[in-house]
Amino acid sequence: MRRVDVIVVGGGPTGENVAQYAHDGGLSVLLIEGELLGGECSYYACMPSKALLRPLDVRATSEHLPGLRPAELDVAALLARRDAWVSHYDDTSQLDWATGAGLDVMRGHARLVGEKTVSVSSDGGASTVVEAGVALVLATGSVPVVPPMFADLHAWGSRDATGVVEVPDRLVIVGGGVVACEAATWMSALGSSVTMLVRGDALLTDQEPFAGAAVLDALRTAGVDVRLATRITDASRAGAADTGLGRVHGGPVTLAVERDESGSERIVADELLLATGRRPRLDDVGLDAVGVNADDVRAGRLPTWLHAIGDAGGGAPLTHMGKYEARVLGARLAGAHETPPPRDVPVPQVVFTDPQVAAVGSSEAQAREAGHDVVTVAVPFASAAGTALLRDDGVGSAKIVVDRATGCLLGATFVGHEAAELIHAATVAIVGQVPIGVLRHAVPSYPTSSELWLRLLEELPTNLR
Ligand SMILES: Cc1cc2nc3c(=O)[nH]c(=O)nc-3n(C[C@H](O)[C@H](O)[C@H](O)COP(=O)(O)OP(=O)(O)OC[C@H]3O[C@@H](n4cnc5c(N)ncnc54)[C@H](O)[C@@H]3O)c2cc1C
Ligand SMILES: NC(=O)c1ccc[n+]([C@@H]2O[C@H](COP(=O)([O-])OP(=O)(O)OC[C@H]3O[C@@H](n4cnc5c(N)ncnc54)[C@H](O)[C@@H]3O)[C@@H](O)[C@H]2O)c1
Repeated sequence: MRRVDVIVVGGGPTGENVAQYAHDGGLSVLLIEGELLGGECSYYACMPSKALLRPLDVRATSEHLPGLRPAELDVAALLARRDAWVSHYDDTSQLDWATGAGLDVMRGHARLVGEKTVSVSSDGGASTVVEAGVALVLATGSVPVVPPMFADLHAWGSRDATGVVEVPDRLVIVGGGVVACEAATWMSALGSSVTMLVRGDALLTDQEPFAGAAVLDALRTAGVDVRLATRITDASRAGAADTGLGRVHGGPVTLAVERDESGSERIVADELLLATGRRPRLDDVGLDAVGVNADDVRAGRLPTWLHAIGDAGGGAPLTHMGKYEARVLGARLAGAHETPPPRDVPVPQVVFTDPQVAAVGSSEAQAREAGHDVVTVAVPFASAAGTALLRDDGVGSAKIVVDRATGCLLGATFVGHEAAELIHAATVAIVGQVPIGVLRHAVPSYPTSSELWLRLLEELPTNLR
C-alpha cells in the first residue's frame, strides 16, 4: 500500500490549492483526478463562459460609445477563443504546473475504503490503495441538478452551453439563476432565439431585487423571451441522444408550460438547457465506508482526518470561495500559524451579464433577517463621472447596507457596466470592519468608477459619516 501525508481527491481549483498549500508547508501530497486536472472551472464553467462573454461585453460597449463603429461579432473566432481558453480540453499544462509545484498526481477515480484510505481505479480497471498519514480532503466539486421530468431528454447542461458547437435555432433555458442569465446572454448573441422559463417571479433571487430587475430588462431588450412564474408540466423529445458536447442532442423538445395569467401552452425548441442548480458530488466517493453521509458533510460532522471543501463541502459554489477554503485548510494541515479568519467571511460574486452584477456580504433582506438594524442607500450607477464615462447608456445602480449599531458595512451591490472590479473594495471594508466614518477618508481617484463610493457615503445620514 502506498502512503502519503495528505490525499486530495479532486483536482479542480479547490483540490489544486489545498494540495499546493499543504505541500508548501512541508507535507507529502497526492492529488487524485478522475477527469481533467483543473476541474469544472477551467474547462466547462468559469473559463469558457467568461471567454465567451468578454468579447460580447466589448461589442456592447462599442455600440454605446459615440466615436466608435459598433464592433462586429465573428462567431467562429469567438468559439475559437473559447477553445483556446479551455486548452482544447487538454490538461497537459495543468499537469506541468502541478508536477512543477512538487505535487504527486494520480489519474483515476478515488473512493474511500476505510479510515484515511482510498482505492483509486484507473480507466484500465487496475486499482491502487493509498493511505494518508495526516488527512484526506474531498474536493470533488458538484454536479448539476436534473429535475426528474427531464431525466431522459439528454437536455443540455452548462457543460454543453459553455462548450457550444452547434447553435440551436430555438433554445429554451429552464432556470433564472446565474447559469441561466449568463448562458442566455451568450447564446442569444450567438444567434439562438432564447426563451427562459423561470418558476419564480424574478431573476437572480439571491441578490438585491434591483439586480435581477436590471438583468431582466437587459435580457428582454436583447430579444430574450423571459417568462416568469412559469411551471413546466410535461416535457418530451423524439430521438434524444448523446451526440457530443455542445451539439444538439436529438429532435425538437416539446414542453407544456403553465403561467398564472395566461393558462397553459406548448413550446417547441431545438434544445433545452437545464440551469436548475448544482449539488455537491458525494454520491460516488464511498462516504458509507467510513460511516458518514452527505448530510454529515453539509453539517460538518466528519472525523477529524476527513475534510470536504469547495463545491463538495456545500458552501457557496464559487471558485474563489473553494480556493479560499483550500488555502486556509492547506496551511492548517501543514501547521502554519495563521491569523484566525473573521467569524463570517463575506462571499463576493460577480454575475457576468450585461449589466454585470457584483455583490458581497448581505443584501438588505438578508441583513434584516439576521437581526441587524440597517441603514441602506442607493445611487444610480452613472452618478459618478467615472462610471458615466464608461458607456453612454448608463444603466444600473449601486447600494450599500450599513449596520446602524457598528457603523460598518454589511453588504454592497453594484449593477452596471464593468461593475465587477468595484466589489473588492467592499469586501476589504467588510472583512476589515472599517467604520463608515473611517471609510470616507479613503479618497477615490477622479474620474474613476470608485467615485461611486463617494456618492454612496454622501447619501448616508450625517451621524454615520
Ligand atoms: C457555467 C458555470 C460558470 C461558472 N462561473 C463561475 C465564475 O465565473 N466564477 C466562479 O467563482 N465560479 C463559477 N462557477 C462555479 C465554479 O465552476 C465552481 O465553484 C468550481 O469549479 C468549484 O471548484 P472545485 O475544485 O470545488 O470543484 P470542481 O471544479 O468541480 O473540481 C472537482 C474535480 O474533482 C474531480 N473528481 C470528482 N470526484 C472524483 C473522484 N471520486 N476521484 C477523482 N476525481 C474526482 C472532478 O473530475 C473534478 O475535476 C461556475 C459554474 C458553472 C456551472
Ligand atoms: N459568475 C459566477 O460566479 C457563476 C456563474 C455560473 C454559475 N455559478 C455558480 O454555479 C451555481 C449553479 O448555478 P445555477 O444557475 O445552476 O443555480 P442557481 O441556484 O443560481 O439557480 C437555479 C435556478 O433554477 C431554478 N430551478 C431549480 N429547480 C427547478 C425546477 N425543478 N424547475 C424549474 N426551475 C428550477 C431556480 O428557481 C433558480 O432560478 C451557482 O450557485 C453559482 O454559484 C457562478
